[in-house]
Amino acid sequence: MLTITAEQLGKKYRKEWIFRRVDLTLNAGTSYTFVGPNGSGKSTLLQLLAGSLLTTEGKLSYVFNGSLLEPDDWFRHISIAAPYLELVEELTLDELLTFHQTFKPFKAGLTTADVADRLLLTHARHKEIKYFSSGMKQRVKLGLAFFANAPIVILDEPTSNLDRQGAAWYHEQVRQLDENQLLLIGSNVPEEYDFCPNVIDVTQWK
Ligand SMILES: Nc1ncnc2c1ncn2[C@@H]1O[C@H](COP(=O)(O)OP(=O)(O)OP(=O)(O)O)[C@@H](O)[C@H]1O
Repeated sequence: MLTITAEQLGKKYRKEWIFRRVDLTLNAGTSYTFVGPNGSGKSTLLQLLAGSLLTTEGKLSYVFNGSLLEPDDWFRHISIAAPYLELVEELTLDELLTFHQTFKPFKAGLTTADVADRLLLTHARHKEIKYFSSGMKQRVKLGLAFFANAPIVILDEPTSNLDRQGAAWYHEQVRQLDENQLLLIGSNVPEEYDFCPNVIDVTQWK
């Protein structure tokens, strides 16, 4: 099981502190949602927790099955879907899934055809991503996170661009996450974290 611990974490851009003195213990097996108004720092905090942004102060650690992980290895344990992470538009869905699993394998037993099926996009396997609708692209982003073999799943604004059917699909995939996975969400939309037992307001750290 995996635990992420933040101690007195802070992030400053130029002279502006986005947050300071963040203390958190995030345990696998449950979900946490970071909420707050636009610009309050949800995406920044998720990127810090993922190790993809440098902290200004404080300490972050990952413990996996009792061992401290090296920061260089954190990314192997994480799959992320976020608005700022773009898909490779020139590839077909099949090509994208094949490419993606070379560095982020899917869960055991899942083929690219299975993933396309679970994305409800079997009919679009040979279509280039640039011709996908915004909702189809969002399902692909989420699917790459949901179906990757990674204990930590990070979703920033997960239901943006999804219609009602897409939002139902999202909820179904959340229900099917493994019981030992850790789900972190950044959101302003209560419907996308209505299942989440740990809702954390980032404005407390202003
Ligand atoms: N690279 C950067 N350089 C300077 N300021 C930045 C940078 N990235 C983010 N910020 C600032 O940090 C603050 C927090 O931004 P962030 O994107 O984390 O907020 P958010 O809560 O996710 O917002 P939203 O709900 O609009 O997605 C904002 O004031 C933003 O302008």
